[in-house]
Amino acid sequence: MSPQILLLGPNGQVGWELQRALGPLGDLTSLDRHGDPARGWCGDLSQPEALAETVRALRPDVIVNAAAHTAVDRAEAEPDLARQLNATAPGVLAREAAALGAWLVHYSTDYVFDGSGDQPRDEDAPTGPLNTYGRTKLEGEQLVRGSGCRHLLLRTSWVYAARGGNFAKTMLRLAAERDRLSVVDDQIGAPTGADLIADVTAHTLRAALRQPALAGTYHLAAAGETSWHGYARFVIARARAAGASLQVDDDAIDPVPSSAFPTPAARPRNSRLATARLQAAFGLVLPPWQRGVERLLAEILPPMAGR
Ligand SMILES: NC(=O)C1=CN([C@@H]2O[C@H](COP(=O)(O)OP(=O)(O)OC[C@H]3O[C@@H](n4cnc5c(N)ncnc54)[C@H](OP(=O)(O)O)[C@@H]3O)[C@@H](O)[C@H]2O)C=CC1
Ligand SMILES: Cc1cn([C@H]2C[C@H](O)[C@@H](COP(=O)(O)OP(=O)(O)O[C@H]3O[C@@H](C)C(=O)[C@@H](O)[C@H]3O)O2)c(=O)[nH]c1=O
Repeated sequence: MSPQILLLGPNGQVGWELQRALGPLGDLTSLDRHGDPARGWCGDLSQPEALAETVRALRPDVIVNAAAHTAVDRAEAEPDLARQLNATAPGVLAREAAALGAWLVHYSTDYVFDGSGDQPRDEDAPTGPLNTYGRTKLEGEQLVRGSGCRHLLLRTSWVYAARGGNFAKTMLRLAAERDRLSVVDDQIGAPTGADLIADVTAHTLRAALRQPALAGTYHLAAAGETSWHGYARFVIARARAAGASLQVDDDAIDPVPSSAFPTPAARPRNSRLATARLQAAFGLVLPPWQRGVERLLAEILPPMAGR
């Protein structure tokens, strides 16, 4: 029998791609924050007990949680909401999954680490979040693991997608409005496409449903590394080459240290995630980050005349 899958956060970057990728795996019910009032179903992570009742009513075999508080700077000003969405709600979903014997697929972040060093971190490396978002995401991880539910906890980084807000789209917007940009060059990580995350989620979930010993925490990021500055340069150079009308060219993006770009939330310098465990356990090859970003640009830039 095909599994019943409940997807939360279906309109976010990752959630949108999951609607596509999870389709062939089972019978998919997607609930956004408005839920389905006619059926009395709640999809709002700020109402964890109503969410729990919905899970008990639907009795899914798999819960996939793509909803979260992802506004990193805003989380500093609204820590209670961030904690409710990133920790309390995943904890409740995990508790309900454990009671049903269901799987929980949940996402976490490179921001659970303190950013020290210059080597990729594996799944067992010590955590040490620098900001509220990272602290609440880490608490969510701990609640998921502590619940005893069968889970796939996928830590990823620097997510972008054609749909939704992200750094690449911000750079394109700013490059059209200004003639110079300053971008930090001392935070290093790997931009990772929501489409890749969704496809890998479907693959790992399918394997884990057949082989429950695969449950656990995995790092899922595109291969290679860059700084936010390198990422911005790449996006703007490729966009210009594709005919986008931008004021800034890639030489007008000044590399600056984090100290020259103060933000309410501190960010880790080293966001590199070691992905060997995921690749080995599931027989996957994670492509270089540039490939997905090129695809994003092909999708979002207006076609050039004659192309
Ligand atoms: N974005 C990134 O760079 C990274 C993200 N991650 C993690 O990956 C996962 C997916 O992130 P991503 O797709 O980028 O996130 P998005 O910000 O694109 O989407 C988050 C989703 O959460 C939903 N949401 C917000 N508040 C609530 C609420 N109260 N109830 C229900 N839904 C709510 C939003 O709904 P609405 O559309 O209605 O606003 C949105 O659909 C998250 O766990 C995130 O922490 C990990 C590393 C990097
Ligand atoms: C807009 C802008 C940002 N920056 C810097 C600020 C920051 O250090 C870095 C990234 O900025 P953003 O605020 O766009 O990205 P940020 O919200 O920090 O992205 C993070 O989101 C959460 C959800 C995650 O889990 C992380 O993996 C990561 O993707 O770039 C510049 O240097 N110049 C600029 O013009």
